[in-house]
Amino acid sequence: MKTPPLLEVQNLHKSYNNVEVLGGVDFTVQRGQVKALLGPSGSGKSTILRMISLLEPCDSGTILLDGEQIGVIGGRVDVRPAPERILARQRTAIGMVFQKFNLFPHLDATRNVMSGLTTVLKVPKKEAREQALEMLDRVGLAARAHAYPSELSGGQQQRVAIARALVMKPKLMLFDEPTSALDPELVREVLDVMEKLASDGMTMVVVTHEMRFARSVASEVALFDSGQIVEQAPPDRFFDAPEHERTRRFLAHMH
Ligand SMILES: Nc1ncnc2c1ncn2[C@@H]1O[C@H](COP(=O)(O)OP(=O)(O)OP(=O)(O)O)[C@@H](O)[C@H]1O
Repeated sequence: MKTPPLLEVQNLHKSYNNVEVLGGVDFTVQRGQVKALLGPSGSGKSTILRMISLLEPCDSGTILLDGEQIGVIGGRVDVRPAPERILARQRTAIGMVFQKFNLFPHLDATRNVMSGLTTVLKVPKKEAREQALEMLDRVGLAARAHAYPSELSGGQQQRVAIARALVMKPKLMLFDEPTSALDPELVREVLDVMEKLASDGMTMVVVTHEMRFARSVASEVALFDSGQIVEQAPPDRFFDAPEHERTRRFLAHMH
């Protein structure tokens, strides 16, 4: 039997106050692939990540993770929003990293990373601590395990946020402009961690303005505009031979 793509987004729609923000979005991400989403501000990139991570429901459409429809219960005829208990289980399979790191200011790095393990997955404290330390090591922060967010640079805080998502052992990682809030000299350390994750085989969807990262790390790049995907292609084709005029205009502004 053919294995399904890890993520399949089909015909996703979302409006806020009768204004359409997503107008029928389709894309798939194969296991181990990195999809970079580019697009102008307000085009719906964050919204699509919020729908996939089940932080907010979509109006219509289907999201399949590893072949399982998520966010709803029931079949094609009787589809209802999944109860919070099921959503919580489904959400743990999807890690999300935001532009602002959203760490708990009163917890040190280790306890920030442990928090989901102990509260959502009910992992015993000692074991959660061990796993958290392992993850902090993986993002190069073993030496700062007891530092509080206010004692860490933006790049370090974002790496703690990545460790906090990774420790839940997600099948899929979503990144929403993870380096946009950072001083330029701190961008590289976060991109390096993401690049390593990608080469370790993590499946990722990354909203980014980092063209070099998209070109060198993404398996496929998609341009979003006005709530729709205009063009998606492997990076060489996307950057060097885009098919659509809209993509050419977007890229011209980025250089
Ligand atoms: N909760 C909300 N209520 C009302 N409108 C919203 C809400 N969230 C997003 N929008 C609107 O939806 C549109 C798409 O927003 P979204 O944040 O997804 O865009 P984006 O491409 O991620 O932009 P940016 O790069 O600026 O983050 C915008 O016009 C925004 O104002």
